[in-house]
Amino acid sequence: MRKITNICCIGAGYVGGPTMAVVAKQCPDIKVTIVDLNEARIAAWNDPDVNNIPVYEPGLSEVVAEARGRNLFFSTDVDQAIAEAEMVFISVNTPTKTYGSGKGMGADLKWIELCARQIARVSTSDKIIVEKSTLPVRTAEAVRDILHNTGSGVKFQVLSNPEFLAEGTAVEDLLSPDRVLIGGDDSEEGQEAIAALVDVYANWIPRERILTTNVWSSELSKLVANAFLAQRISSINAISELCEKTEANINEVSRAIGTDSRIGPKFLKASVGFGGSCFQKDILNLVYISRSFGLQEVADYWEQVIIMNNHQRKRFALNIVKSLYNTVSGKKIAFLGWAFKKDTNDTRESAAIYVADELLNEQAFIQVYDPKVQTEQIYHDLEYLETRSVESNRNGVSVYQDPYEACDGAHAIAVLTEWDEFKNYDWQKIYAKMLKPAKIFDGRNVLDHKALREIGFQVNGIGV
Ligand SMILES: NC(=O)C1=CN([C@@H]2O[C@H](COP(=O)(O)OP(=O)(O)OC[C@H]3O[C@@H](n4cnc5c(N)ncnc54)[C@H](O)[C@@H]3O)[C@@H](O)[C@H]2O)C=CC1
Ligand SMILES: O=C(O)[C@H]1O[C@H](OP(=O)(O)OP(=O)(O)OC[C@H]2O[C@@H](n3ccc(=O)[nH]c3=O)[C@H](O)[C@@H]2O)[C@H](O)[C@@H](O)[C@@H]1O
Repeated sequence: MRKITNICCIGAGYVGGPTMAVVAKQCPDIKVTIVDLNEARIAAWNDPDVNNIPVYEPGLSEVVAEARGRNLFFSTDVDQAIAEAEMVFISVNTPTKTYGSGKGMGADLKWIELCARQIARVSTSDKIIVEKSTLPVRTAEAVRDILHNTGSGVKFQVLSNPEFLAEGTAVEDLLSPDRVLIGGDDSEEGQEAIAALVDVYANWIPRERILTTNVWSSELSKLVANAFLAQRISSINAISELCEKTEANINEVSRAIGTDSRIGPKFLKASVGFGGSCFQKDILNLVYISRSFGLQEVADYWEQVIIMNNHQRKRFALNIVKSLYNTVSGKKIAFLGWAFKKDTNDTRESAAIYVADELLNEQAFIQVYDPKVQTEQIYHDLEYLETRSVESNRNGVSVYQDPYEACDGAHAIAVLTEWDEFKNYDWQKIYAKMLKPAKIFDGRNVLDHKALREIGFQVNGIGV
């Protein structure tokens, strides 16, 4: 069996960067080169100050510091890295399509296809191609079709190896995953390719946690895993609304049902709605694929997870308006948190963006503080929605580097991300500087509501 000594990864994003940094750390004998077209991103990964790498993840800068320059390299020379590698991971973005057929639903595989064509063009030796990006079931077929028709005589094996890391815990998840999933062909060559990839992971992951399947099961399992996780959040969020009408408490309900070992305690935290680059995209993909096979009931079933999430975000925003006497026009609302979850600087699909959009429609002024998100990112997120002019977004939103300043003079505070530091603020000091009655809308149920009420705050949580 072929022992892999040279790996290339196309895409230096939130998945390619951390994943390959951990491979390099755990496999010092393998040269790992991560390539990207985005020069600024590669320059940031190569920044001599390792704290400036473009992805914030606890523990990641230490991993990069250990392996970078030893057997981990970041480069914009995509052709050369592909040509030299025995195994090429494709870890490029696969966003929801924004045009043409499948608009707003299906995955845009433009970048995947470009990668396949580039690999086909520059390869002069046989290679194993690994789909690391999340892809619709049967995408490997298209990749194969391009690679098998180059006429160059070079042989390719295509594997599916979806990534299950969660942002904020990426390094931990990569070092000790619940499982690694590898899908490949039944043929002898396919099985050899699977074995070569298993061998890479086996450097640090127990073999029994490395699952192998056919390519299609692997591709589909990734979408299904995300759909199941998101479905749990929408389920608990649906019940949170019912709790608010019945005086049941969602935290107590979560605990009560989560202790049933068949249900389990994880992913039962009610919130302002899930965000992140993948849950919505992957479920939309599942819905689109189901519909394209004429499976209406299957499609409708999963689509409801998204509908519920949109509803949760919207009702959080409208609840703020309602509580502020049906108008937030000209009122200051402080946002604590903009990232889609704690311990990441990623804001893609963050609930904060949609809540802000809704409140800006109501002519509120929003004062944002997030410990890791950059100011321009916040404006960019709002501009991406194209709801109003760039100028109106900038007039309506101010970004602060200090949480106390963000809350100064506010009518209300909305907690959009569950950053731990929020729990330890001097809430008495914040209260003193707010307009009264001072209101808090805790979209993550992270604050001590009893203590806040004792200070004088009017507190609204989710489902409590
Ligand atoms: N973000 C996450 O936590 C997870 C993401 N995924 C999946 O992994 C894939 C990548 O996601 P992210 O890393 O978050 O995306 P990202 O957008 O952070 O990174 C993708 C990178 O690929 C680069 N790229 C695109 N086309 C290229 C080309 N032809 N040549 C060289 N570079 C190219 C882009 O410039 C970008 O830097 C997606 O399919 C996503 O669904 C899977 C698990 C977790
Ligand atoms: O494919 C992906 O991109 C990844 O998507 C999720 O990871 P991620 O989106 O990074 O983070 P999660 O921890 O899953 O959180 C997603 C969203 O759900 C919210 N959430 C999570 C859990 C919960 O109980 N309640 C809740 O509202 C979070 O705040 C966040 O907005 C999955 O957990 C990963 O396994 C998967 O690899």
